Amino acid sequence: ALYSDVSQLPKLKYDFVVIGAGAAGNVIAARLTENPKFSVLLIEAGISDQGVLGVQVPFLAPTNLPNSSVTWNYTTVPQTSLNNRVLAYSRGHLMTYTRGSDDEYNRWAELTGDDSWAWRNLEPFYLKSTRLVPPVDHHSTKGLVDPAVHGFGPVEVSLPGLPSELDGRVVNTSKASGAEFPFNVDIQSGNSVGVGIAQSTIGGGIRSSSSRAYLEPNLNRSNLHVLLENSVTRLVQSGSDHGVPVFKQVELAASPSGKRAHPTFIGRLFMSVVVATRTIVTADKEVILSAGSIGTPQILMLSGLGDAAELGRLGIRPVVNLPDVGKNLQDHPIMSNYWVVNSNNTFDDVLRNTSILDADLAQWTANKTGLFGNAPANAVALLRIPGNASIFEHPFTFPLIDPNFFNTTFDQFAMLSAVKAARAFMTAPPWQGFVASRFGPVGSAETDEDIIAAARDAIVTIWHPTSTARMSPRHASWGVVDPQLLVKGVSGLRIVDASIMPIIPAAHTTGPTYILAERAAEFIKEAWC
Ligand SMILES: Cc1cc2nc3c(=O)[nH]c(=O)nc-3n(C[C@H](O)[C@H](O)[C@H](O)COP(=O)(O)OP(=O)(O)OC[C@H]3O[C@@H](n4cnc5c(N)ncnc54)[C@H](O)[C@@H]3O)c2cc1C
Repeated sequence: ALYSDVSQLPKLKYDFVVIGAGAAGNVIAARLTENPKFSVLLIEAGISDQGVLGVQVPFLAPTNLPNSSVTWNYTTVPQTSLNNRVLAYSRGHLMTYTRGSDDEYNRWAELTGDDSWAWRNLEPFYLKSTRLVPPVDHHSTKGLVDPAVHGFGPVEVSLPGLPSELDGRVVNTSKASGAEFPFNVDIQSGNSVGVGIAQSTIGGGIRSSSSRAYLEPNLNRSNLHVLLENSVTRLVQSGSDHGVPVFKQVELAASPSGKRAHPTFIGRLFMSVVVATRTIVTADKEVILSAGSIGTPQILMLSGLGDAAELGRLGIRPVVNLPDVGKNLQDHPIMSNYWVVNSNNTFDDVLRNTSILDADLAQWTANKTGLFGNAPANAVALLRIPGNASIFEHPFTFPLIDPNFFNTTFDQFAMLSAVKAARAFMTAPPWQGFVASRFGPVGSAETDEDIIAAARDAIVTIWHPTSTARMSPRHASWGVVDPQLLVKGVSGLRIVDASIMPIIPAAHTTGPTYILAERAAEFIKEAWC
């Protein structure tokens, strides 16, 4: 059942309390409640996605950015290597699906000293999280995807349902190039290097989010309660076990003041009553922190779990010194390269003409087909809502976010290589006559120095933060969680989200998050069965 007011919750004690209904939290809540003996409370700061068109219609996803009721309006600290620009740092997720490569998971296993994180041992979990479905227009995808590497999970993955005139050119350029841009029929196989047609978490023309795939079908389970619009403010130490602090209580509030006005009838008097400052919920077995790579370390630090010296400076009493909490943020920067093309078959019309947009939306509403059933690929407008807009009344104090983009020689070399590769790809024969010229400040940069200078003004985040509570071997002095994802130095607390990745995979991060959450759900179940 869904609740948005803590006073409506039937109880305040559950077997498991899961914090954050994102990619990982929804997997954990769904998998744990498969066992009718386990009761689960899932707490989410955000609102319900029911009826939010920008969440359901794949093409409209960018309308959620950068500031809306379904995202957190975070920004980074000024990026010294990007001309001190402050980048919008939204959180939420869209739909490009990639798993990452076998090498990267094998490095996780090496770094943590636990072979169960190796690619070959994760196969049951990636097969369990997603399944391949036909594109919404049911065109033949033969030779563009390998069904054999796909699984049987609840998240639907498909190829574009409205092939564009670019697709053939991309495939032909790749196939003709040989080793430079190798054609890879399916990058989900473990070998993720190469060029292929994108796969998206879209099924039947509707975005297949973790909420739609894992949560919605299970909301009628009597052992699953979901509390929305309530933020966890900290974890509360509930005791100690042989000197190890136990964290099985969670403090939450609906607003920064911790108070919420309820219109109430008392006799014949209608009045507004301010109730409960902050509420505590308790986990009998475990608290599972799935608040993501920004939220998770923030909650840990507010609970006294972090770098003791830093916590002291912030006026927080340290409980356990875990210097790695909130450090080591890894993310993927993105820089767009633009070309002028000899074609009118672009998104320009639909983005400019409301009657074409209305017709596309009507088509999507009627049968979920057409442009809107696809992930948008072209233009995104990033606009800033005034700082005093009502939407900003909710957030609690924001953490400082520093991805430190473009600050090493390697980062600059990698971006330079990517730009050169994109340019080489786009000068191949299939693009001749179609591409008229490069476009924009990045497009007109010629020398390495010019490209690097242009990049300082063009790089933004692709929103893949990871590793802020990274996993390490059980007895290692670095890291925040062990390979079973239990928080070091405390009891009763696990972290399951993108923050535990020891290194960021070269992939869109939701796929890897599903894999690690499926893996975690299994060992949590094993621990308590
Ligand atoms: C704009 C955008 C586009 C993206 N596009 C893609 C893409 O195309 N493909 C891809 O693979 N990945 C994409 N990602 C990345 C993807 O969203 C993340 O990798 C993935 O969601 C990580 O899962 P998670 O469970 O770690 O965290 P999240 O999914 O972020 O879940 C954390 C949840 O915890 C909640 N929360 C946080 N703090 C609190 C608190 N104090 N109290 C209660 N609840 C709290 C949050 O509201 C959120 O719902 C995108 C991300 C963004 C922001």
